[in-house]
Amino acid sequence: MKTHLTIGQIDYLNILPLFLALKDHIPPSDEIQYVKGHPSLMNSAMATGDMDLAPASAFEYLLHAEQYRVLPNLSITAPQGRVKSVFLMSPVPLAELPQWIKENGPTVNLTKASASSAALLKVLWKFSWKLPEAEWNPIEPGTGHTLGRPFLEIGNLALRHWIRPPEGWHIIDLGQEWRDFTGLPFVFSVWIVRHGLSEAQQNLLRVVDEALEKSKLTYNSYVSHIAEMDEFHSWITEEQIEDYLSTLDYRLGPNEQASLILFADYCRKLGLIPGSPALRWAL
Ligand SMILES: C=C(O[C@@H]1C=C(C(=O)O)C=C[C@H]1O)C(=O)O
Repeated sequence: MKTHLTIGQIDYLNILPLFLALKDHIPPSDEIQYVKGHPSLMNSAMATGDMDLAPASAFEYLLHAEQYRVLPNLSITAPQGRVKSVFLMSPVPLAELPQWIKENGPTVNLTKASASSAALLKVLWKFSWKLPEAEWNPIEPGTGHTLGRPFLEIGNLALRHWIRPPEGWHIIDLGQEWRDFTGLPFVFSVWIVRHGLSEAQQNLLRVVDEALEKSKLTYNSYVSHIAEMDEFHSWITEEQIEDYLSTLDYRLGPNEQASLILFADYCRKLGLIPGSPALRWAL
């Protein structure tokens, strides 16, 4: 019977301050371990049961809901629409894509790091933009701009494009597009918990959840520390970090839940998930 809790940490700026605050409350120990990676790695480790808790892709919850529960008050959401780190990068403006596809073929490259944003792009493509059928092609993160075709990028790699827009590419913010389409904030990530934790793990989960609630109140105080980190100081300023984090929200209130359920319904219509699951809470 497992007595420790393995927590996944998406290694993107979008959640870093919350993890810095969390680790100040609960440093790594024999009981609590942290494992870093991109969202798809979280999703697969959660699906195989190697991980117990992670801010994974919201889509992963919708796909395998029977295996999971959700922490009730946490997400990664773009409340005002724009997210600044989830983009369809296109060689032409959206309005010219149908003609471009006719001339250049239907392949659209998708970063393998994503599940939610890949599904979101498919939903917008069909139901909002009503574009001709695409061929979705998974590629390594950070390679899309070398291939000359429309591509999805997420996380820090996409954020770099927002800070320094690459020449010859049009940036289509998928958080904004979902907001324009539905009037709701898109939920990229929810904190999913493996269903069937041992009693010892369930007790640890309560401690982690309390620490996360406290962390939500103080995460802003980590901005200057982040700006000085090796990983960031060469390409993003403290003001830009502050600005980026102010576009994100970690709540999972009624609007966010409504958005998630609506998204599930579109995913179901596209055949990406077998049915629309309920939100079942971990605590
Ligand atoms: C907001 C973002 O959302 C991320 C996108 C995810 C996905 O597409 O599956 C999962 C988790 C989020 O960290 C981002 O990439 O910056």
